[in-house]
Amino acid sequence: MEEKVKIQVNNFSFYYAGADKPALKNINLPVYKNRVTALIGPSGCGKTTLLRSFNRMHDLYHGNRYEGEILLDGQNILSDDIDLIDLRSRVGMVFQKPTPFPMSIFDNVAYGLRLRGIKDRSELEGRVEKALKQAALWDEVKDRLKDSASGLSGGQQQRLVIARALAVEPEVLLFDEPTSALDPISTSKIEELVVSLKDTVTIIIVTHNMQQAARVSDYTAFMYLGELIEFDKTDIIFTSPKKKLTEDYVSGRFG
Ligand SMILES: Nc1ncnc2c1ncn2[C@@H]1O[C@H](COP(=O)(O)OP(=O)(O)OP(=O)(O)O)[C@@H](O)[C@H]1O
Repeated sequence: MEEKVKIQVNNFSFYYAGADKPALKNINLPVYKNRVTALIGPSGCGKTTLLRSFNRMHDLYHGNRYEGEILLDGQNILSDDIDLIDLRSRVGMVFQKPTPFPMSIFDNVAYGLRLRGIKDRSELEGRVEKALKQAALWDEVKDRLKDSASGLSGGQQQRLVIARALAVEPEVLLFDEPTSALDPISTSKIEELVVSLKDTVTIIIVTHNMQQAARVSDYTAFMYLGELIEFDKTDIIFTSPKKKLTEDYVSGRFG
């Protein structure tokens, strides 16, 4: 089947403020629509830096610099006239540690909706329920929506954060090692969730865990020292990569 490109990265380089060398060098990468793309590579290779470029999180700090282009549905998100609030509602992010806000379960999920001016109670309730169902958390919390989110387990908190991200109906979701703080059962729930969500959103996931990349992703990008070494279908990257460096990494010969 012909894949549709959701994001196209062209000749992209990134410099942290004050650094003379780029953290990312001339990256070229397609991200396919309604697919899961994994970013893998040894510590410090630039996975998180690339992930945070997709919704311009680096703009939160002064002096960081982008070069090249990142096209989202053909529009360059690095241009000066991009509305960052709008970009971040189209491209949501889930971090390594669950980050529920200190408020109720309901209010956590409704947070972004209220920020966007939705006040109508029944609309809020409908959208909160839908997002919690999408995040496979509804059955566990439907009778305690008014309880504080801090009473949930780590795995539930991570699904709550995913529900919060989904509530504003993003087109792309970025996951930065979403299971590294979770136990194996919570991890497999999040993995199942990631796979099920790709019907609705395009997903990019950074993971240190190669089995996880192999389980959840359709495409894999292997990075090393700020460069993209190889990008292909996940089964090819893991079974018959074209570059020796990729093969050494996926077979655990360095790391
Ligand atoms: N805020 C920062 N300022 C300056 N340099 C940074 C900053 N954050 C990261 N770097 C550098 O950019 C490079 C890429 O880091 P990045 O965190 O993207 O790697 P990573 O592949 O995600 O690593 P890990 O798997 O350990 O999280 C590293 O050399 C790192 O030291």
